[in-house]
Amino acid sequence: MAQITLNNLAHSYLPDPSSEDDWALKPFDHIWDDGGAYALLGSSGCGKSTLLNIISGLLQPSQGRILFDGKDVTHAATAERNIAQVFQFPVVYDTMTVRDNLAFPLKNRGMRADYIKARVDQIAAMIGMEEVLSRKARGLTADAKQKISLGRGMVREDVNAILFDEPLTVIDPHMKFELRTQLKALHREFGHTMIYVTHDQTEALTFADKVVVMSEGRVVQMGTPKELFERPAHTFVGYFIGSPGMNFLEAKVSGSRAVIDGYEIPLGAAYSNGPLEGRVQLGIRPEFCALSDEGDGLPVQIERVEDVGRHRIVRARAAGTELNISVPEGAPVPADANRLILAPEQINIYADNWRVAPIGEAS
Ligand SMILES: Nc1ncnc2c1ncn2[C@@H]1O[C@H](COP(=O)(O)OP(=O)(O)OP(=O)(O)O)[C@@H](O)[C@H]1O
Repeated sequence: MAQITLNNLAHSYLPDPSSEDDWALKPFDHIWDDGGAYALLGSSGCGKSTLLNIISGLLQPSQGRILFDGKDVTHAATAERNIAQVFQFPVVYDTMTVRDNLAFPLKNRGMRADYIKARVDQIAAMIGMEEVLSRKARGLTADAKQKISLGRGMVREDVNAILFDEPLTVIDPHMKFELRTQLKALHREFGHTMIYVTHDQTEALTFADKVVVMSEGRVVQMGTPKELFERPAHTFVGYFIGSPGMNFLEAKVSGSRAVIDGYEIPLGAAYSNGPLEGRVQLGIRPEFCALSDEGDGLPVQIERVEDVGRHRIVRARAAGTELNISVPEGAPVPADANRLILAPEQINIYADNWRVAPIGEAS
């Protein structure tokens, strides 16, 4: 296992990049700690696979360096990097048995037969395939084949890191949860550095200790699931994490008060001595908005109420903006609610899309 350091790394698929948009991956620095479980999360085209391919050595970056435990591997071939990779679609040898598929990376490295047997048995138990070890891979379902790919990715103990590129795409929805849980358990047991690429927030938030959120070729935040939920560093993280995502309202902010459409909103912290500059928005998650039929909150019109199982989502409009309010199971939605109450401690403030830290916040 290794610590992976990305140093001023950037990539463009164009020979002569000129504008910012020409870069699939904009310059950034980053450290993946040895033994960490990371997810790389972002929508399609944000640069996740580009970054993963640079780490694995399938792609040479246009600029910057990549270090494994301090050693520069920027120009090292994939094989020299000692990395295991699991792709979106199963890569298995149909004519081999499940056991031989799982054993393949170990045999390749000349491991002893008794070690191989014990290790394959251990991995097979983790992925629930002990019963089919002597079957040929041909004829197995796509699910089962992908489980073999996952198992093979994890069979070697001596890899620097394991990279997963949307590994659950072909897995049946009901199996996804189980496999995610198994991956997490495998991480806890073996302690490999794992990087898991996905566009699915549930996968990212359940698998990873730290999630790296990317948008348009840029890393916009790296944090624990809790940090991403409570303090999104960028409006994109606010929208992207959560279901539905964070609400944003145009505001003027000065000190510890915001003004939206002429209405004063108390904030849980002070932001500046004078008014904040740029495009200022107040961000609040649907879970921290409440409706009232009295008082002096922001005027709101309810447009519809949707039942989403354990709670309801009220779709509403305030200050000319559509927003969502989450109402917990059993709580009433007042029939003539016309005020929106925002929990002051849960408000985040953004200037030109980036979160503004309140005065005195520990970084
Ligand atoms: N081989 C290539 N040649 C030119 N442009 C590419 C190439 N591969 C990716 N790109 C572009 O680079 C950008 C980042 O793509 P990348 O595949 O890294 O994103 P992604 O987040 O992995 O997306 P997805 O989830 O759809 O795989 C996109 O604009 C894409 O069109």
